[in-house]
Amino acid sequence: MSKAAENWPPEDTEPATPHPDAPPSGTELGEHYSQCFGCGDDVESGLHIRSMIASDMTVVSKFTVGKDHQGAPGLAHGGLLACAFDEALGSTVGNLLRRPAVTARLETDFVRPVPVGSTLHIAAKLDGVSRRKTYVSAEGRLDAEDGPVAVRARGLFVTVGVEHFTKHGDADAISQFRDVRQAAGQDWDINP
Ligand SMILES: CCCCCCCC(=O)SCCNC(=O)CCNC(=O)[C@H](O)C(C)(C)COP(=O)(O)OP(=O)(O)OC[C@H]1O[C@@H](n2cnc3c(N)ncnc32)[C@H](O)[C@@H]1OP(=O)(O)O
Repeated sequence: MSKAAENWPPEDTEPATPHPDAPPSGTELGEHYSQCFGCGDDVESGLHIRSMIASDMTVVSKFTVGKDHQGAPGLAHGGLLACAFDEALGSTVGNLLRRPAVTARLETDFVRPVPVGSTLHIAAKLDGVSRRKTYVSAEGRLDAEDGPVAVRARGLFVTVGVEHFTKHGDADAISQFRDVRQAAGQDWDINP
């Protein structure tokens, strides 16, 4: 455990309570939005992260580092790894609590280099809730669920109303997103 992990969550929290309609363990989550840099299939150089519900408090994600994700030759860019963890943590909050939330704070510890071609196995868990704030943390292991830890991250996600996205984002794209999701019988307002 890193020193940075000592005061986490940084305030008194209540245990997170998974939403009654949260997907059950073993559910593959797929993309949440086709244009999402983290998980969208339509973003050629995106991260194409895939996540699965592991328990009512944890989500596991896989990210394979490609040539478009490099910093130094043959190694993943650190900021891009932070992006992967933002996605994995956000997916954990959104899918288990089923309410819209955005990243307010994201911390990353880079423990060992992550080569191109390797797969990070990211295990994320809900750590606690305080009013609109949800604390969540994750470890990413190299090439296997029990591989060496390469990256640790923790984040604060703040619950927002869906107007956060309609007001600040692309309202037309959100309408289209809503229509596609509703046609498929899926919620659209968890995390557009
Ligand atoms: C399935 C989907 C996966 C998606 C994964 C990707 C997720 C993302 O990347 S989201 C995009 C990146 N994030 C953003 O764009 C968010 C931009 N920021 C904002 O919109 C606002 O600052 C927002 C909504 C976070 C907070 O604003 P606001 O709603 O006015 O709430 P505010 O009162 O300031 O803060 C709420 C609480 O959070 C705390 N807080 C807010 N920001 C921070 C911060 N950076 N550090 C610590 N605490 C913070 C506040 O102190 C406050 O605490 P308390 O309740 O104890 O008073």
